[in-house]
Amino acid sequence: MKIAIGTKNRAKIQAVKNVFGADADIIGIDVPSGVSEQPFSDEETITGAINRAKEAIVKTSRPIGIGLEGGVTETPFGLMLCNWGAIVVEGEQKPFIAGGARILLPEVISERLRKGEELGPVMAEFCKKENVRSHEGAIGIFTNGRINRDDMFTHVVKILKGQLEYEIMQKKSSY
Ligand SMILES: O=P(O)(O)OP(=O)(O)OP(=O)(O)OC[C@H]1O[C@@H](n2cnc3c(O)ncnc32)[C@H](O)[C@@H]1O
Ligand SMILES: [Mg+2]
Repeated sequence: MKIAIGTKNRAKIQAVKNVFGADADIIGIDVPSGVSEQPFSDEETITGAINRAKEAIVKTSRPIGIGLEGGVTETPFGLMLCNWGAIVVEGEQKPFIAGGARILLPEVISERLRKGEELGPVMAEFCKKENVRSHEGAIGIFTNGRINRDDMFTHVVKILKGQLEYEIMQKKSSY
């Protein structure tokens, strides 16, 4: 199975390897998400994930594309971290999508994002550590390392793979 992921981010690539690693040849390629650098709603984040998956197929000519996108979304409780994934199979219209675990961000972080800053650099400064986004991520920092960014995306990719398998089984049983 030849898979292309629309990113070079280590945590995202690791998540796909954790789920598809045994039976797939996986490459990561930088593609435009077609949405803001910092998506600010579920809808925008999902669109980014789908765009990345489609673009990964176009750029590599591989039959399966995966897009993983991080964003935030405003709720009555405060600003929440949200993460979405999409898997696209070449020639099929409808992507499968799956959402990741969500937590509220601390107000000090949320205020800066509402003013237009991006979570990646804000987290790096907050933690005095470079590239948090490619390692534990905000989710890892604020859950004391119990769920890191690759764990969270691994769960998302499992849900994507499971839906794809389910569809394949349904198609087989309808012959
Ligand atoms: O190279 P790409 O695939 O773009 O990976 P990225 O780390 O930039 O991730 P996203 O574009 O999906 O995320 C949108 C923004 O939110 C940041 N971000 C999202 N989740 C994060 C997390 O858990 N920790 C730190 N930054 C995060 C990220 O750095 C971007 O600024
Ligand atoms: Mg990005």
